[in-house]
Amino acid sequence: MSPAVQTDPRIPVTVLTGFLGAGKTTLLNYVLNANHGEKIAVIVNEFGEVGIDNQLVVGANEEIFEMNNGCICCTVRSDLIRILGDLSDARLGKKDRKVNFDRVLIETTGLADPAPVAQTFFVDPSISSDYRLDAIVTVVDAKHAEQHLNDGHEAQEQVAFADVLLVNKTDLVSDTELQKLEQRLHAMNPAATLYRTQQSKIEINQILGIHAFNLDKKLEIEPGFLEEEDHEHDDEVGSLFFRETRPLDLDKVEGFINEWLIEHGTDTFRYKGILNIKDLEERIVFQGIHMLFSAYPDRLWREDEQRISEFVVIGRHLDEAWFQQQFTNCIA
Ligand SMILES: Nc1nc2c(ncn2[C@@H]2O[C@H](COP(=O)(O)OP(=O)(O)OP(=O)(O)O)[C@@H](O)[C@H]2O)c(=O)[nH]1
Repeated sequence: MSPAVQTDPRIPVTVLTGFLGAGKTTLLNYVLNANHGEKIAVIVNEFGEVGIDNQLVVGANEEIFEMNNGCICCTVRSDLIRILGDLSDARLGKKDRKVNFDRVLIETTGLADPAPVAQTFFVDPSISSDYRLDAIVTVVDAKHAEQHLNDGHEAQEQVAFADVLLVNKTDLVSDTELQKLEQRLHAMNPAATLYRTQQSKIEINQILGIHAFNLDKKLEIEPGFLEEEDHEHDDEVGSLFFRETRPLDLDKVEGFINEWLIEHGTDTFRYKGILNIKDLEERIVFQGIHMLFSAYPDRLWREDEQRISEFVVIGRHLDEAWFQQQFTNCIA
């Protein structure tokens, strides 16, 4: 882990998403009951419901905040900003009641598009100075995933945005079905780490404190996924992976990224990569969500590693030839 990551004083936030009934509340309860020694503030969003989830969430020591006025991804985003602001004020003792917590968990409704939630942590300065998005964790219902993925954009987007995919309810399907589903998920989002779970049981350190948005380590993308034979799913959402050993020209890369965001920003959900730029001793890491893009120099390239540029793009109707051409044009 890089020193910057270790010393980042901001409060880590985990966004829990997942298909309807996939096991999000089960996961939340499991996390709150687990023996991790942390105090967790929970923000629950239920679409148009009155606090049902609140009653299902156990853990008397936790602070639970509810947002029941609508979907977290649209009307309630300002509510989210307000709650996060109030929470950090209360943590600093600026409110009537002091609240102690080490991290925040946001459970979104099964219909929420996670992008606006994630973007909140980048766009709103008061939020991004106090909080850092640690990871988006998506719970997938192994039994109904095929149907959910075939039916709706939301389910596909939740997979596309995930840093961690929990394939839950594995007790309800055969091993063959599981493997087929995992292949499909992997083709849609090869950058996500995938775990099989029952009753959403998972090692806590595999979902909390994983720094998925820090890119402090080399991207763990398996290039082999491109060669996978099973392409029978014609999902709108898919992924592309690019790799280049020749150094790139910084100006050309900037031009490429500008074009990209103008031409394909709305269709690219998540992207992340590491670039080997000519005459730069540091790795350049970049990532983004739709149009929100950030790039910065990371650590120095080590003597013992190959300087290589690689990035993954996850999105809808991706034009592979266009990306490849643009990327190739960036070679110095
Ligand atoms: N068979 C089986 N059932 C499970 C598993 N995990 C959770 N469930 C059940 O699935 C149902 C839905 O779980 P929840 O945790 O409420 O799902 P959710 O994603 O919070 O649901 P919504 O908030 O309605 O979207 C509950 O009855 C759980 O007990 C599992 O691994 N296997």
